[in-house]
Amino acid sequence: MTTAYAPGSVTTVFVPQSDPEEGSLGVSFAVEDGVHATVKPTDETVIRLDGTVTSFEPVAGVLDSIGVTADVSLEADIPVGCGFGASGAATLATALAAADVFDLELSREDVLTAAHRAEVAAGTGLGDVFVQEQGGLVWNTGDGRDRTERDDRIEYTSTGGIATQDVLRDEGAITKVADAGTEALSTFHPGDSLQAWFNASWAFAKRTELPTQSVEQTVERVLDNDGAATMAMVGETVLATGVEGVLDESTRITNDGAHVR
Ligand SMILES: Nc1ncnc2c1ncn2[C@@H]1O[C@H](COP(=O)(O)OP(=O)(O)O)[C@@H](O)[C@H]1O
Ligand SMILES: CC(C)(COP(=O)(O)O)[C@@H](O)C(=O)O
Repeated sequence: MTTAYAPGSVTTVFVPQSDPEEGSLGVSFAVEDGVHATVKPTDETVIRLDGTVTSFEPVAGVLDSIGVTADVSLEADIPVGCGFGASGAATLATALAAADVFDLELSREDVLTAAHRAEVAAGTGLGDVFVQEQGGLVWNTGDGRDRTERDDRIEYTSTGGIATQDVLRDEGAITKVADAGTEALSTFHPGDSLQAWFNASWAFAKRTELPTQSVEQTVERVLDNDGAATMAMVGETVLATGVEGVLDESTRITNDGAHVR
C-alpha cells in the first residue's frame, strides 16, 4: 500500500471557462492542512473517509480512468465540502498513491491531468488540483497559470458545507460568478497584501449572492476587528487575515505540493 498527501486549497475568486481542460481563471492558495490517501489494490473499489465507507465520485472516477480498483482510506485534516478543495486533494492524493502502488507508467503530469478530469467530470472542482499539486499562491487572470510562495497565517470558521456540484450546475449562479469574477480579477496584483485581496474577494463574493447569513455575520465580526475576510469558494467558510483569535481555526498558506509520503 502507498499513502500520498495533497494540501487543501482555497479559492477566493474564480471564473469558469467553457473549456475546462486547462482549469478555471481565478486566485487560490494551498493550505497546510490537507488530505492523506492510503491506497491498497483490491478486487472492488471501496472508499472510506475518516474510517467510514462513503461514495466519493471524483475519487472513484480517477481510479476508473487509470484502470484500477482499490481500497482507499482518506484522512482529512480539513472539513469536507466546505470550500477547502477536499475533493481535489482526495482525488489527487489517491491518483498519486495509486500510480505508485500499482507501479503505473504515469508521469506526474499524467496523474495531474487524470485528477483534474475526474474533478471536472464529477462537477466537484474546476482547477483545485493545479493549486494542490504545486502549493503556494496560484493565479490565472487570463495569461496562464502563475505562482508565488507565501506563508501568510489565515484564520477560518466553517459553519457548513455547500455542494460545489450544485453551484456549478446552477446557470444563474455561474453567470453572476463569471461577471463579478472577471471584474475582481482585473484588479488582482500578486504583490499586494492578502488583506487588500480579501477585501476585493469579499466584494466579489457578495455579488455572487453565495454568502449565507452566517458567512456575512462572521465577515462583519472580522471587519469590526480591523481584519479582512472573505468566503471560501465554495463552502460556508469564512477566511480572515490580519486578526488573531477572532475565528475558530487557523492555518497557513503552504508552498509544498502534493507528494507520496
Ligand atoms: N461525509 C462527507 N461529507 C461531504 N462530502 C462527502 C462526504 N463523503 C464523501 N463526500 C464527497 O466529497 C465531495 C465534496 O466535494 P466538494 O463539494 O467539492 O467539497 P470541497 O469544497 O471540500 O472540495 C463530494 O464528491 C461528496 O460526494
Ligand atoms: C471554485 C471551485 C470550483 C471550487 O471548489 P471546491 O473547493 O471543491 O468547493 C474551484 O475548484 C475552482 O476551480 O476554482
